[in-house]
Amino acid sequence: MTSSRVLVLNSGSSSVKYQLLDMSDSSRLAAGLVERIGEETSRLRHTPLHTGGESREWTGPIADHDAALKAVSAELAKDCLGLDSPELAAIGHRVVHGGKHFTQPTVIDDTVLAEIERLIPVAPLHNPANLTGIRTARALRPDLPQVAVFDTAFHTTMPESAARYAIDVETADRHRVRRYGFHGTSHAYVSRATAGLLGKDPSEVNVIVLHLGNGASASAVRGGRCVDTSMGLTPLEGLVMGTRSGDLDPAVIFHLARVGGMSTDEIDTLLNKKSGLIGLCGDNDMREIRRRVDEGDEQAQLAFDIYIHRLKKYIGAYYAVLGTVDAVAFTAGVGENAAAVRQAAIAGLEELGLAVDDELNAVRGDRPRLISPGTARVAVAVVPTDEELEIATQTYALVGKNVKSN
Ligand SMILES: Nc1ncnc2c1ncn2[C@@H]1O[C@H](COP(=O)(O)OP(=O)(O)O)[C@@H](O)[C@H]1O
Ligand SMILES: CC(=O)OP(=O)(O)O
Ligand SMILES: [Mg+2]
Repeated sequence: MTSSRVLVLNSGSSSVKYQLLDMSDSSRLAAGLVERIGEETSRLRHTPLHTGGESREWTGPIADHDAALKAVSAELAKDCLGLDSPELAAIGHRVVHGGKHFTQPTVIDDTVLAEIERLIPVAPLHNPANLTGIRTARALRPDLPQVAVFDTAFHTTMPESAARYAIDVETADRHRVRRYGFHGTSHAYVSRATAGLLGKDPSEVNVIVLHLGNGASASAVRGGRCVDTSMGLTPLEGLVMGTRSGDLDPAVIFHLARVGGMSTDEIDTLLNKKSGLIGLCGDNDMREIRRRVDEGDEQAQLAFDIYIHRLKKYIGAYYAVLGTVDAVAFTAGVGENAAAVRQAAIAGLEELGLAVDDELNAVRGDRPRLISPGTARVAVAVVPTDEELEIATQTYALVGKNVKSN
């Protein structure tokens, strides 16, 4: 029996996304999502892709990530793809914060688990969910290798000049305060795919990647290596996001504490969960914001303008960091789907060799594609990300050699 299947788990704060892939041909056998974990109306959607079957949906209370994973396991079993399958070679986990230590995908043992746990204070929304996913998967299949693929790993190549904050070095080192960056699996995949779209090797191109999902981050990638990224110690820094503020004057925090009488936890919740687009206009879904903008809603328009202003600043900053740029790549939910965001972010940057062709920008699809006019000096591209495929590839590369001939 050849074991070539990898289950990928991407556990978020209130959701689990998963995919089962067959790495002999990188095909997808099943994919799904559990949302609103911990609420009365949790929702599971499962799609059996190997048979081309219909998606199945289920709504009801799913108390925690442990219960979510057990529900996923039951759905997979209905398609004869259960976790007990001898064809399963490994389980790959997205782990958001790996600190400075983890620069590569890593087989999880107790020491690795303890280190991921130690990093909870700097990824409070993400690492606890990742840990539960790992523990439940281990309990279900203790014999299988479980691999952690870290969001931070791709960014460990950042030079100290980009990774350090300008604060007292001793204090920073004592508390491991530095810029780590996140969404690295996506930035790695998309920068490589962008080079492919240009018919070049990643080592030959400089790319600015704009990962615009619910969380959002930009990166500057020189010759396949990250040299700067917009998220920092935690996934709060940088771009305006769905519910996170991104950059602000750190003194805003002292002000809210001293003058506003808010506690540290209240300010944390404000900046991580009640800010960004939702704080500015009450909606965090870009589709809804565009609909309101089209109806002339001024609050939605201002939220959109602030989002674009910040994005444009990062494009300019990373252009300067890189010196020469071959491509700007848009990815993730907003980057792949919101033509209006792409158009507005690039508008007015003609002097930098950047432009968007409106007709190309309006084309929809799930393949990497150029949206800049043929005459443009710098390519502008839409490059769908595939974090799950990248996690599966890295997981299988690490464990596959040991299991291919079981
Ligand atoms: N057709 C669309 N037009 C505009 N925005 C979209 C569209 N589809 C999805 N989005 C945006 O993508 C976001 C989710 O992106 P995604 O990359 O899936 O995020 P995450 O992985 O962080 O949950 C949604 O909040 C929504 O704003
Ligand atoms: C790190 C991060 O922000 O992840 P997500 O976009 O999945 O919330
Ligand atoms: Mg995402």
